[in-house]
Amino acid sequence: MGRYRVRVATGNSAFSGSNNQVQLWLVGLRAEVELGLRLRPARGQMEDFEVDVSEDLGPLQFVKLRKIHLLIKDAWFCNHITVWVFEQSMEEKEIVFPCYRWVEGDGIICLPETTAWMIRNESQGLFQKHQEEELKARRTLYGWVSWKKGIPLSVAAASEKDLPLDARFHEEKKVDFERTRVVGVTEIALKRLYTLLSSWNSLEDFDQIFWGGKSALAKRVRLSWKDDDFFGYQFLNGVNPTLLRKSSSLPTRLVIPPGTEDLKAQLERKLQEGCLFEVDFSLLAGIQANVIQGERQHLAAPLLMLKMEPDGKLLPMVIQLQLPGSDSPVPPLFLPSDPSLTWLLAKAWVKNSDFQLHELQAHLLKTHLMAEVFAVATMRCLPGMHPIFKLLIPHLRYTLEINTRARTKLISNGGFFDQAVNTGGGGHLDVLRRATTCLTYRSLCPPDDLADRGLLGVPSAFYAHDAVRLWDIISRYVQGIVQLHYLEDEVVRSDPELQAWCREITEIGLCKAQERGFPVSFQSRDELCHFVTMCIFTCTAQHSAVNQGQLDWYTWVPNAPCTMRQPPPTTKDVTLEMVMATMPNVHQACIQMTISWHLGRFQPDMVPLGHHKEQYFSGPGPQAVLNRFQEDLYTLEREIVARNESLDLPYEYLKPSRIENSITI
Ligand SMILES: CCCCCCCC[C@@H](/C=C/C=C\C/C=C\CCCC(=O)O)OO
Ligand SMILES: [Fe+2]
Repeated sequence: MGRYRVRVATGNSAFSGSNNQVQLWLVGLRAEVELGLRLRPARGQMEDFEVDVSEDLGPLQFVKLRKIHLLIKDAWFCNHITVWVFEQSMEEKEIVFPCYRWVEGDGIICLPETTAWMIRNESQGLFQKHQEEELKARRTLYGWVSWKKGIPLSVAAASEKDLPLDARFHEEKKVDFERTRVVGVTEIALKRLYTLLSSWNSLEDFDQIFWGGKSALAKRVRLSWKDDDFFGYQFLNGVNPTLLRKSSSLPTRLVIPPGTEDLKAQLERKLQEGCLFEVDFSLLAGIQANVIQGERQHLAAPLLMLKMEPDGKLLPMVIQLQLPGSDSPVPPLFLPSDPSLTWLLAKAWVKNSDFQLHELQAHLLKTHLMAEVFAVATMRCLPGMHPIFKLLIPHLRYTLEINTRARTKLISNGGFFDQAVNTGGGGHLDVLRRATTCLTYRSLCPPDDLADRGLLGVPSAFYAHDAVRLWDIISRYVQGIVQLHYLEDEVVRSDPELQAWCREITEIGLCKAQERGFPVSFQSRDELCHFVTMCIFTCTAQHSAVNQGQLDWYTWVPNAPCTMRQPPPTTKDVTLEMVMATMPNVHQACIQMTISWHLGRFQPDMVPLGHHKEQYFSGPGPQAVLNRFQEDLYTLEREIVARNESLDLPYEYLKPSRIENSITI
């Protein structure tokens, strides 16, 4: 018996309130009581009321709530319920029941109090029963589907409309996304009109559709894209810093034609000096090129060799556009000393190939689709009271919707890839399949990946430096939360939901990825922390590193052509007509610019890394861990700002304030 003060907190997004009435129960260890209230929750409001309860409820464990609709069903977004208990001779006690979900229909929803997972073993199985019922419902809502064979599984939803309400964009996000689509489509139409009667026979003609440049760096790209150091820089710190690796030997595919022995000597010297690097696009070899509006597009599978200069500049040394084969046993090598247009076209072929692997492998597969697997497995295996659910859920916001939209608008039949990209038309799916077969656990963990690629400690590798710093900061955050909940390794080993989550990701979502180093169980807190750190890094920092740069590096189309309309050159006499006949046409270029802007622009409702408002945990322990996380991020922010001040090209994509807390675009 005692007095209770109850606070009902409603979300702040549009339509979060409800005209329906809400009924509440308090459920204690010894009894439960219906509060006899009928409140209508209002958007952004916290509504308090007090009740005297005659029964002895015992320690509160759940709040139960139900929305009652007479005529119209009006979903309600409940943030949380907080209860203060005033009991005789005891000081006031605050108990929080997090929700952060839509309350639809008229079923009863059970909210466990925030520390429930810690006391679940002593509470007569009440929590166990709740967890089982919750997961049974979630497994119905969040199903797996194989969208295309050979790539990670996705959420079962034909379009975003089929997703559960809790996975949908909130109104503000939806309105902004749709508005941007309309702006983009309008811009393409206006540019088509504007260029109908104009020439398209010089590289400067791309200016006609480069309206104002969507960023300062995009304007710099337009001015400097032809420069070799600017070209090389992008493989270290551009929109795709994931392919560059330090050479340990001359690649076997690099057949040196007779008469170019001095080139071989230069390469070997750089190799010996430890400053030879390579980017190999062999993954594209043999991929079927797209046919766009009846016009066959073309693909290459380049190898690019670069040398790291003492001043940190990365300069291209040689480009081989095709793998040696029966029809071309010694493919021509293109050199910086070639005629300027020849060398420029060879570099353009490298950047077109980089566009394919960046968007399909680094961006779509290694961030978006990985995050989707984490999201579906989390919803299917971890109950809301589980500490790893609470840790991860803020980093999974909106990902299922943005990925579903990608499947219906970008990589679908007739989508962006089919309309304007030379791997479109089905080749893009083969690239995804090939990339999936070489998707290792190590490649998703920067300390391992960058070590394997020889990029640790390279002074001008700013992505590498910032990625390792962020990994360490996120790792400390994860360890802080894990150590509060798993007091020894045995607790990890004997957590059935956690072990099921791990297996669901590796064996189901990633289609038996244990062969690629992914775990099928966690034997220790360290193993758990490493994996969860990878999940959060992938959903935040890594996506930021490969998404934001689309706006800066892809809106000046010649710097990263989305398609190539003529075959790669096989001789050195390249004309401007050949270059313009190869580069994307006006329509394709307009589409690339618009999509790159749509996907790379700053999201107006973005939540910066570590600054989500939802409080799934409560108590001083988790809050102190989160506070330390935010302090570490702020320290890194200041470090990056200071470093960037001395750079001609600041590297901004891993500045914590620019990293979104989840993949939402
Ligand atoms: C610039 C090429 C992008 C290739 C795919 C990159 C990975 C996925 C991407 C997610 C996009 C999701 C939805 C975009 C949908 C439509 C865009 C606007 C066109 C339209 O709506 O018609 O990561 O950001
Ligand atoms: Fe993205």
